[in-house]
Amino acid sequence: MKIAIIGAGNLGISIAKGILKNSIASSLYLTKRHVDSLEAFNVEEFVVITKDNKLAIENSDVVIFAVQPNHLEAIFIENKPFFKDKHILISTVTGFSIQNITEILGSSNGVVRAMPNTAIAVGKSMTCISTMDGEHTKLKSAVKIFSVLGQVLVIPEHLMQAATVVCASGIAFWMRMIRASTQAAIQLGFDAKEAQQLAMYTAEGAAHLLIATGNHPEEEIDKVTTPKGCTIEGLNEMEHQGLSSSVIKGMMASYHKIDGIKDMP
Ligand SMILES: NC(=O)C1=CN([C@@H]2O[C@H](COP(=O)(O)OP(=O)(O)OC[C@H]3O[C@@H](n4cnc5c(N)ncnc54)[C@H](OP(=O)(O)O)[C@@H]3O)[C@@H](O)[C@H]2O)C=CC1
Ligand SMILES: O=C(O)[C@@H]1CCC=N1
Repeated sequence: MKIAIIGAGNLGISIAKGILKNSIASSLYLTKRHVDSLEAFNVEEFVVITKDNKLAIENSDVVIFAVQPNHLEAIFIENKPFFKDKHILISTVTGFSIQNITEILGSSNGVVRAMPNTAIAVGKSMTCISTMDGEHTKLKSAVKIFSVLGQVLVIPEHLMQAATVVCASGIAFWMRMIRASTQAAIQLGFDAKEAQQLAMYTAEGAAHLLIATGNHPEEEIDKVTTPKGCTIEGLNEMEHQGLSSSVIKGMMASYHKIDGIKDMP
């Protein structure tokens, strides 16, 4: 598969790492304006680092756009003549609907929206994918690619804004939970490295329990909360302090921020 990533920044590099780790590209073009930061990728012959988006698009079948929202329109306008029917154009750009893209390009060009997260670098992304009705072939190809790099859920496009918060921003939210748990573990006597190890693997265990059993979180919580024990004491104090409420409110704030993100300077 010939793949280009237009905008090899934080997300673009994460996607590139996942692609390289899983050997799914016969050629991989990585573009950005300041390419010095991509030097570490200059080791494989089939990886091309360039400022030239046209070159990358013309030599690829799958083109993944991972630029900031305020850069996408100009890049589309500049490269519109080089988009051909063969191309699977995949936008990971937040707040840019397929309708917005259609208005810029004059047609949707079969564009697929994908919302991965940075865990794609280690093949553990939860990626949501949408397309316009009727674009089944390109959708299938996108699903195939992202399925190698983690879990995929095809969703109607109106849910893409929510998916951005839950899955893409979600990585940062879970990191903060793990950090908080680490800080508590340090206060309770572990050194920083051990504290993080305990927090990370306990979080991994919790997620795996749900994945493996299909159980509801409360079912698993009931198995941990010994009556009059320390777990329910801790959980109730967390809720008195607003744990669930603050997570939900934070995610709603994140969701509403996306409303105007496309037009931000
Ligand atoms: N970060 C994340 O976890 C996620 C991000 N997203 C979305 O992905 C997009 C990228 O986010 P993120 O990676 O965080 O942003 P970054 O700023 O880290 O990456 C964007 C990259 O685009 C490059 N760029 C800018 N202009 C051009 C151009 N004309 N041609 C080629 N490359 C260009 C920039 O490099 P240079 O300045 O050198 O050109 C930069 O490295 C955003 O739309 C974001 O909403 C979606 C899901 C998760
Ligand atoms: O913070 C952001 O705007 C982007 C989109 C989701 C993750 N990062």
